[in-house]
Order: sequence, then structure tokens, then C-alpha cells
Amino acid sequence: MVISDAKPGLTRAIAVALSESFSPQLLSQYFTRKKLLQKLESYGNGASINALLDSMRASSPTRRASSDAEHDQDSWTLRHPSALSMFEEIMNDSKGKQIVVFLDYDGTLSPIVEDPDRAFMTSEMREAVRDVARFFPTAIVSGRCRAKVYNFVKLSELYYAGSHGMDIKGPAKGHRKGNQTVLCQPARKFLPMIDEVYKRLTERIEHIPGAKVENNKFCLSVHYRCVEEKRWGELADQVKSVIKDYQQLRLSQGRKVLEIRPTIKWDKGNALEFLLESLGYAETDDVFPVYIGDDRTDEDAFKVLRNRGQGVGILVSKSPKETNAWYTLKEPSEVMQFLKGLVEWKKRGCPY
Ligand SMILES: O=P(O)(O)OC[C@H]1O[C@H](O[C@H]2O[C@H](CO)[C@@H](O)[C@H](O)[C@H]2O)[C@H](O)[C@@H](O)[C@@H]1O
Repeated sequence: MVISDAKPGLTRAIAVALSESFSPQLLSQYFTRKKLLQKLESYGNGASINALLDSMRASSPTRRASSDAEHDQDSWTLRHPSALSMFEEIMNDSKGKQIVVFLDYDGTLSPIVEDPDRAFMTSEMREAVRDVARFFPTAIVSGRCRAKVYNFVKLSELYYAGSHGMDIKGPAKGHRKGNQTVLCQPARKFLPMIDEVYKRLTERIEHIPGAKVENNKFCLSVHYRCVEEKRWGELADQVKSVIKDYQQLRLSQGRKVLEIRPTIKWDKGNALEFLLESLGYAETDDVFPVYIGDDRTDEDAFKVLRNRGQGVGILVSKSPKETNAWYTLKEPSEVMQFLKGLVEWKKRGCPY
């Protein structure tokens, strides 16, 4: 399994070495977490309270002994090397192709903070994204509603895919090529249902300190980062009791957040494909998508890139995680470094 996961470029010998360096404990931890999270997703909104609670806990793994943790970290880094240390190899792979940049927002462009309304990106990061967009088509792909993520990023020259890709819009007039506005909202008919569930959920959880429902237009986020762990069960209970009445909604899990969205088959991976198509790169090998994200929902986009055999997926994470990305960056400051590197490379005239 480890071998077939390896980026074509990594030699078989390295892949074998990597697979051997995984501790059985780490593999079992990965599979247990993966199973719990997959179980939640396969249940739709019919997950039991226990399954829901297990999944909430699985997204917050307990600390491991430091020697185990170091070993796990080393083998994971070998398997998913830093996109900064592999920068030249990545650029070399993109030779002769059009780079298109896809950026998740929370945890990628902005640090994770307790209050979702205060997840600001720095002006230096904004400049870095602005510069990247001067040279490459660039899209923000976020779980947040499009208007909200736009208010954080404030760059009208970008494509925005909000609500986990269910609300896509092209750059404002003046920044786009030609007159056509790119617009895609495959979950429109769910708007009244999402609003209703937002109201019901807000009422049901208001007595739980720290709990918060965020209306992301075509989907909802139930935040529990600031809820005491002993009350997670109660929160899960309330969420379950509301969404059991809505068979067309499903639950998934993000970073200390339960995501509620329509059951339609549309995710960040579909958004990536839609945007590549809109940009005229549907049927070509001459494109090199670079997708950077930190969350489980970004895995759908990483999978699409693997299936297409194009570009690179880069996971933002400090600790080992099961992922379909090839490379990693530790935190938003490294994302910024990578973006600046892209611009520098382009200015140098793409020397590889
Ligand atoms: O796809 P993304 O742009 O990564 O959005 C995913 C969710 O991000 C936000 O929540 C996360 O970041 C918050 C601020 O740092 C943090 O408080 C929370 O615990 C994280 O889950 C956003 O608030 C959600 O609506 C998005 O779905």
C-alpha cells in the first residue's frame, strides 16, 4: 500500500524503505482513525451518537510517547517530504505546463484560532497570494461561505469556491479573460433547508458554552473547539436530533468542527475539476495544478489530482496524518514561503 502511494518520481527502493520504517502502532493508529472518520461519512446523517463522538475524538488524537512520536514524524516526513525541500523537483515536474494554484483558507492561509470570525490572514500573506495570481490562475477553495472568505482574502483577481466548492465564482470584471462569468452553485435547492437547520441548531446548542453554528450558505459548521470535552456528547446528541429529520443532509468532520452539507456528490475535488475545465484545461496534460490545504475536506481534491496523475497535492500539517497529498508544509508561514518561491521561480524565467 505504501509503495503504490508513492509519488511516481520516488524510487521503489525509497518507497520500500519508507514502508519498513512505519511502526505497527502508527499504522494501526492511522487505520483506526481513518475507519472512524469513514464510518461517520458512510452513515450519512444516520450515525449513532457513539460513532459521532468517536469521530469527534478521532480528529483530536492524544499525544504519543516522545520517542514513538519522533519515529512516526521521521517516517511520515520521509513519505510526505517538505514541499520546500522538494521545491526544485516540483518545479521540474511542472516544466512546460501551466501551473494553476488552489489554496484552502483556514489553516493554510490563516492560522487556526479559537474564534472563526477572527481567522485573519496577514498582509504579507495577502501580498504573496496577490503576486502568485499575477503569474498563475489562482483559486481559493474553502468550507466557508464565499462572501466570508472573500472578506478575509480581499483579492478580486482570484477565483473563489466557497461552501466546500458548492459556490464557485470567477474573478471580478476587469480581472477575467473575456466576458464570461464563471458561476457554479450545484446545491441551490438546499438553501431553504440549510437556513432552517441553521436556525434549529442554533437554538438547540445555545446553552452549551463555546458551541457555535456557522452558516456557510450551502452548508453549516458546528464548532466545538471551545467546548469542554465532557460536553461533546451532549453537543453530538443535539446535532443528531436535529439532522435526523433531514435525510438529504450528511455529516462530515473537520478540525474541531462538524460539517453538515447536502448529500449531493460535490466536494472540493469537483470544484477543482470544474475550475480546471472553466480555465480550458479539461482535456490536456499541459496543466500542473498545485493544491495546498490542511483539512480532511481537502483530501477530495488531493484524490482528484492523484487520479488525474497531474500536479501536486500539498498537505499543511505539523503532525503525521493519513493523506492523499504527496508533499507537506508545516504551517501557513511555510505556505507563504512556498508561494513566494513560486513567484521568484517565475521571475527567474522558469529555469528548469
Ligand atoms: O476549507 P477551509 O477554508 O479550511 O474551511 C474549513 C472550516 O474552517 C473554519 O473552521 C476552522 O478554522 C477556525 C478558525 O481558525 C477554527 O476556529 C475551527 O476550529 C476550524 O475548524 C471555518 O470556521 C469553518 O466554517 C470552515 O468550514
